[in-house]
Amino acid sequence: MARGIRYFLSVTLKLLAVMLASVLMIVVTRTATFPSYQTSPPACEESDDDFIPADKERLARFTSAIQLQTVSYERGVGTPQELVKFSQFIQESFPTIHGSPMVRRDVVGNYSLLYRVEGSDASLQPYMLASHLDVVPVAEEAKWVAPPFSGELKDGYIYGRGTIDAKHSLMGSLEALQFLLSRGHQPKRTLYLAFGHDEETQGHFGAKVISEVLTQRGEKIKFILDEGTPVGDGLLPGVSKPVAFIGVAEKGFMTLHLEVNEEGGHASMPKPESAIGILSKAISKLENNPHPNMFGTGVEARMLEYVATEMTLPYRMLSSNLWLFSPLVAWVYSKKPQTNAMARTTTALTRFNAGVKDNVISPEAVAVIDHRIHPMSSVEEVMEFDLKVINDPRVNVKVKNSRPPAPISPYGKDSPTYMMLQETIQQIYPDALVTPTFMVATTDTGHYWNLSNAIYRFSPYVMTPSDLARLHGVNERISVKDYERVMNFYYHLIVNMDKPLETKRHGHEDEL
Ligand SMILES: CCCCCCCC/C=C\CCCCCCCC(=O)N[C@@H](CCSC)C(=O)O
Ligand SMILES: [Zn+2]
Ligand SMILES: [Zn+2]
Repeated sequence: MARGIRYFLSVTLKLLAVMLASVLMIVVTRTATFPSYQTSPPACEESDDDFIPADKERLARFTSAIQLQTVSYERGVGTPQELVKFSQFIQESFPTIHGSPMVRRDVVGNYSLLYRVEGSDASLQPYMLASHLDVVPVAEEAKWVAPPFSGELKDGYIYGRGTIDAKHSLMGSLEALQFLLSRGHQPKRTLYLAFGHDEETQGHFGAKVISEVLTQRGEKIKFILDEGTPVGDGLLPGVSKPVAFIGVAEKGFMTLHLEVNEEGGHASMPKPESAIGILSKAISKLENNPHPNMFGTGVEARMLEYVATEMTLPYRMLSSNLWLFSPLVAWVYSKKPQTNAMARTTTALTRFNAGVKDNVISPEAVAVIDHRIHPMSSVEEVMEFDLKVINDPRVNVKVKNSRPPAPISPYGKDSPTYMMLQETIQQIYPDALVTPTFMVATTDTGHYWNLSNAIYRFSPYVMTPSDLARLHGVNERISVKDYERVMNFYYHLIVNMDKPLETKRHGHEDEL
């Protein structure tokens, strides 16, 4: 009997050893032979004549754009007078665009701007560059090193609200268009510029109406590029080169209104539970029960695979073997807010209101939860999860607003528009790696899904980990060098969009 057990144990151990060796061999082989998704940058054809310098006039125009305080506060509550001024300023600053017979300008939804630049070949589907005119309000003004609406130049940086969200792309694309038109260039492919005026409050009166206008015109758009993820410097662990992140999708959102109504009364005779207490418990449950970690099920995994061959060894091994290490990477991602946001649906408590007086038991408590929904989840799934976690019928849960996660746009070598974008990025950042990702924030593109199936989000400036807090935060800024890159990126993009998408690149058929 003992012999039998010994035999069984030894066979089991041998089997385990063989299995371990096999797994190890697969890991090593995949690490060594994982395919590279990177392509070499296109040959540089650039001359001095083919470059938009960030000269005095262009910088002055950008500064003036920053000085206009086009703040969006709440849905439907913005700064109409500033928007009108911004619109007039754009008209005066880009006379070549506004005087061109090729350009049609429409004011949409009172303040948003839609430009159509007529291409010479009507058989080609138009494309669209999008951005927005509005900015978020300023908080903690005293902490700014330059006034937030000054556009002040300091140590090579332009400071101000909107410098990276997103007046850089609005002004940069206009500068590029003006540069091209002033040289007598007529695009082959019709180009739209779409600038919403309330992106920061979900674009209901701007981008939504732009989308309706284009739908009424029967437009189908070849590809759309909006503000988005930047070129990261040190954002991705294990990669020393800069990484250009192309947002091929974006998270959805759901804003929840939580309310508890209980009897109020004199603070000297409290019941065991108050409206405030009941709501606090519900919120505490939500914070303590995060939505499931979904890392590895979507674009975030491809993001790592696309740069795997360029990573230092331990990261390379993990990224080229996500079939095995996904749970480990998922756990690591959950440790930092910016990576956690890529791994799961997030839960942010953004408002909590209750109480009227120190000695009055509040009959009401309300809170707002801002969920950002992982691309592999859904509005319904998130709601079901929350209700299960709260598990308290006294908490009234209402959806204020929601948008499902965006459809995933085509990416990789089989997508001519993605590859065109990648090559344009490489013309500006020849040393950068390029990888798909999804945006954890939302953009106006949420209103454009019916217009195109190739929607990308990218902003051609460099961002370091310490810059992340500048977005919607204190000391938002862009370097002069990066603003110059922004203008030249759009310039190259407009030029590249006139080259045949299919034959020049990867031999794919591209109908229009
Ligand atoms: C390992 C991590 C790599 C990921 C790299 C990406 C780093 C992300 C850095 C920057 C993202 C830039 C996003 C800018 C666009 C912001 C858009 C915005 O503000 N949207 C608002 C819209 C309001 S309506 C709800 C938002 O709140 O989402
Ligand atoms: Zn923005
Ligand atoms: Zn923003």
